[in-house]
Amino acid sequence: MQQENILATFKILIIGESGVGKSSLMLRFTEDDFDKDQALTIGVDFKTKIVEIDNVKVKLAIWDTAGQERFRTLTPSYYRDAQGAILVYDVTKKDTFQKLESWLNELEIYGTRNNMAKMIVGNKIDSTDRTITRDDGFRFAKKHRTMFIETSARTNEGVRDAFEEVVRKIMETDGLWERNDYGDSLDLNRGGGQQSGCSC
Ligand SMILES: Nc1nc2c(ncn2[C@@H]2O[C@H](COP(=O)(O)OP(=O)(O)OP(=O)(O)O)[C@@H](O)[C@H]2O)c(=O)[nH]1
Repeated sequence: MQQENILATFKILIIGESGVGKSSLMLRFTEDDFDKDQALTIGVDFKTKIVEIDNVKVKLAIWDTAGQERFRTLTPSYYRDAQGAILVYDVTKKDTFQKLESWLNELEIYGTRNNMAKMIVGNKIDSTDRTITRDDGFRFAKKHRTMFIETSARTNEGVRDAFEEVVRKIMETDGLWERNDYGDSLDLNRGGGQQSGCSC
């Protein structure tokens, strides 16, 4: 997709316990690929992708952070200026679901933007040994006023929706994002384009 007419760049973090599938979700979304032997992330990995939603192009800077504590020394800089966060748990591992609360706390502590768009993602729904029901996930998200979806990075189920819903939420939140300079030339009235961005 061409780089021109990109309305804005959104920084989106993927966080959650080690092994829940953060890198796999990023790989599936950005390259439509899956690696059953995906290596663990050391520090942070970073990819960009241009997406077109409701006739508006935005560039996503997706930050995949390490789940393992020992690789998390640069945490504050990962969170700086992020507009969206995808909080992942593994539907087959109860402890990864129970840890969501502390990941939400990290966002509160280190996030620098008000009203960050947050999506709770229950990953690995292709697995047969699920222990967290869809309803468990849904209720947790409702309690914490975040969006919710279940995914499989392996089969691709829900992956695109997870990212696109975060992008939509960022777009409709006033003051959360800034237009690229050249975004001004866009005709935002076409096909329900977003008009509420901050031009500061
Ligand atoms: N069955 C199944 N396995 C998955 C899925 N997503 C990821 N995996 C596997 O789970 C393992 C861990 O995946 P990663 O993507 O490395 O997990 P991570 O959250 O990035 O882990 P850290 O880098 O340590 O934080 C790998 O073996 C993946 O192939 C999925 O949707 N279904």
